[in-house]
Amino acid sequence: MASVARVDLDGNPIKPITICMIGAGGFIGSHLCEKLMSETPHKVLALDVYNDKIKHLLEPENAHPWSDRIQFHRLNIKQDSRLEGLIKMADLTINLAAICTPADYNTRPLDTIYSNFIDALPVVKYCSENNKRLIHFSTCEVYGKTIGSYLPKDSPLRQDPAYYVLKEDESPCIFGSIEKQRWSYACAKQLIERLIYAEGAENGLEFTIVRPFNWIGPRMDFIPGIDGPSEGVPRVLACFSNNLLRREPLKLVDGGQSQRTFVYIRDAIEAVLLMIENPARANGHIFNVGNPNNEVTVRQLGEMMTEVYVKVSGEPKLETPTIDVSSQEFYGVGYDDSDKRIPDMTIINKQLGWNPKTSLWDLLESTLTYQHRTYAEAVKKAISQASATS
Ligand SMILES: NC(=O)c1ccc[n+]([C@@H]2O[C@H](COP(=O)([O-])OP(=O)(O)OC[C@H]3O[C@@H](n4cnc5c(N)ncnc54)[C@H](O)[C@@H]3O)[C@@H](O)[C@H]2O)c1
Ligand SMILES: O=c1ccn([C@@H]2O[C@H](COP(=O)(O)OP(=O)(O)O[C@H]3OC[C@@H](O)[C@H](O)[C@H]3O)[C@@H](O)[C@H]2O)c(=O)[nH]1
Repeated sequence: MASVARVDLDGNPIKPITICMIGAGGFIGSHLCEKLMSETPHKVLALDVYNDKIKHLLEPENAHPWSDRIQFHRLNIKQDSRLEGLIKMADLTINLAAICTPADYNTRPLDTIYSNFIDALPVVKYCSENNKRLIHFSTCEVYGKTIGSYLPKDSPLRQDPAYYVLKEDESPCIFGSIEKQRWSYACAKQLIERLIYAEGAENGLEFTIVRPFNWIGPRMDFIPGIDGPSEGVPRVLACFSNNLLRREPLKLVDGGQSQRTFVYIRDAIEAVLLMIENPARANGHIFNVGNPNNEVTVRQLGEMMTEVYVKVSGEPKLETPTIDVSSQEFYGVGYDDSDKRIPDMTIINKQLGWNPKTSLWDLLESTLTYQHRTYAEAVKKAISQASATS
């Protein structure tokens, strides 16, 4: 813990607080817990059904200086009477819990809607009734598709930022038809955002809504068959990592033409810490958190990851590094896609002075170094065991 007095953006000393973090055992939660433990004096009540990704912070044998500042509570917020008590014990609640992998949106739409809307309702209610501040994790997917995607393919307006840059207070939310169940997630997230906003307007709830734009880095999702189900389909970073580790071609859904901006998890966590410690600047706001400078098509992402993996693993590139696959084959019926995601950074810049720092090349190098170090041996073993039994 830092010994120098820590001050907020307005020069006021930061008082230690207790944070009830729901979904603390996930990708973002694990990085946020790490940051809070190593750089701040705050306490964390960490709630999740799993704790594998934060085990290193919890194990008493590591004799961490923070061992009395983090407490894990294994619970499912769908049905646990301890939830309200834990929210009451804290000054701030951060809700990260959600089903948030696209492979689930069209194949498990009910679970997706329940997880992202119904299960979040009691959290909002308890915060509002007990006058507790809430930071809720939404998504960039609430913007859906860009206005530009509906223009004719050859329209010069498609190049005009007014038709694609996503602004918190201006851009519309454009989803596909109901049978495109991909949008079940975005729609549930949009409704919970509207509910939180209404709680703020009608009942004075102090809230901040975060819209992450493809945060990536170590510990994201799982490698199928190693630390997750063999048939599971994680988000793209883990899918491509899995292909690289197994020396299989990367699968480009519908040719990999969709565009994304990727931000390094460590940069994004800095933004969340600023929100936590500057409530007067963050309350009542919705923040895009992404890196507009790191835009690529999914095909380009695959090419970059292939190149970086050759460097960090020392293994040669495959003759056919990528293959195209249809979205129907990869995700099943009802899949649809966001075409392009460029976050407008005006609001977060003005309120919190935050800017992302890490280039896509740098973040891929550190992330793939981690993937190789963590998984290469286990994947090799799994492959040789499978070939011995076949
Ligand atoms: N990673 C990103 O780029 C990204 C992008 C947009 C939005 N988000 C949002 O940020 C949040 C966190 O995302 P993540 O990438 O860390 O995902 P994650 O899946 O790694 O983490 C979510 C965690 O919530 C837990 N959880 C889910 N349901 C629960 C329940 N009923 N009770 C208790 N715990 C439960 C899970 O076990 C998991 O550990 C989600 O709300 C997600 O929608 C993330
Ligand atoms: O193996 C793969 C996996 C994914 N993809 C493509 O890669 C792109 C990115 O896919 P991801 O799995 O990372 O998920 P998306 O960016 O579509 O959505 C994510 O964004 C915001 C969050 O709310 C969620 O974490 C998730 O919905 C999509 O176009 C997808 O079709 C591939 O081409 N091949």
